[in-house]
Amino acid sequence: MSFRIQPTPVSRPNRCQLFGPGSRPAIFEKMAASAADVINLDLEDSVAPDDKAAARANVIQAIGDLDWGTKTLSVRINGLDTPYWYRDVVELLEKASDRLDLIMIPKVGCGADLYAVDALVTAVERATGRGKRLGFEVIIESAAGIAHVEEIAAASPRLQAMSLGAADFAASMGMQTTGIGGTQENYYMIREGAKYWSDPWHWAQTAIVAACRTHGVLPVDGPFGDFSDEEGFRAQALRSATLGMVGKWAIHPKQVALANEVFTPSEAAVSEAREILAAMEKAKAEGAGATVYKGRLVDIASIKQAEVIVRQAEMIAAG
Ligand SMILES: CCC(=O)SCCNC(=O)CCNC(=O)[C@H](O)C(C)(C)COP(=O)(O)OP(=O)(O)OC[C@H]1O[C@@H](n2cnc3c(N)ncnc32)[C@H](O)[C@@H]1OP(=O)(O)O
Ligand SMILES: O=CC(=O)O
Ligand SMILES: [Mg+2]
Repeated sequence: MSFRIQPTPVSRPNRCQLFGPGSRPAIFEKMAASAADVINLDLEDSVAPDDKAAARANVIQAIGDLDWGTKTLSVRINGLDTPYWYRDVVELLEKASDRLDLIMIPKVGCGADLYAVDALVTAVERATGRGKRLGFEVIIESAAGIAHVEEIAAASPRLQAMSLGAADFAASMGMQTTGIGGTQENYYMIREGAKYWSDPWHWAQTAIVAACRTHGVLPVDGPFGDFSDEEGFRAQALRSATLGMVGKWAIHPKQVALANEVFTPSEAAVSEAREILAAMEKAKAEGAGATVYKGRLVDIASIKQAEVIVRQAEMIAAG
């Protein structure tokens, strides 16, 4: 129990975040024309070291030149353990148009990482008189990141979203896999000779969701590497949505529709949620706090559960 009211995250659709390398400007228009809610132009791990400066210039130009519609526009900067990140921040803020909504900070390991970036961003915003306040998103993708996840979620009022980065996370944790998300062949239980696969990402996801929900941040599932495996992507995304995440990355355009489908509450789910709300209204009018809906208990907690689905659907419909 707590007397504190759980904070509400920013209200905007975040079902799919489409990534593309900043060193590949030929795909920027395709990204802008996609059905993704969020675009992540990447300066980090999809860009080779020799291309960092050119990628930064491409991204800065494209932010101002292309029509990004109503999408949330984000740039993934380089990590704080590199020589590139401060110039990413300073040049983006000094040269990119106000169309830029967020920067994504990779490989955060503690709350002080956000404090440092916030200090630099605040200084450049003040120096330049930049009109729009920049938001942040972060990737939890290291042992330190998951160990300090709650401190990170609370570290900056600019923070809007937090993703799990399965590839770097696996590497940092020393996991014996080269797979990026999804079922891992060797992670199974055995009973009477039959294998039952477990989910090695589950505990990191739930830690992220809990930290995010405590501090009013959107929890997001990161990349699924095998873009030819649609069923694998869908299964991973459905697990994430069930755990409370609001969206998932797409690292190929094929994955955008899949993410949008999974993270948009179905018509059946929305009408059931509305029916539960109606059943509870009726129960309330009759002086009851609990009633029966389709043979199962619903009570005041069910109102909150149903409202999660209805609000998500309404927010997506409002765009
Ligand atoms: C894993 C850890 C991480 O950090 S993930 C985040 C960082 N990684 C990235 O940003 C990688 C993003 N993805 C890509 O670079 C590409 O999709 C990769 C995976 C290299 C595949 O590219 P390619 O061989 O061109 O794919 P394809 O021939 O199947 O493309 C079909 C059409 O789609 C286009 N396309 C490709 N990628 C994107 C994208 N990210 N956004 C928008 N459009 C994309 C291609 O240009 C191609 O278009 P067209 O049919 O020729 O008109
Ligand atoms: O940055 C993403 C990851 O999976 O690593
Ligand atoms: Mg990564």
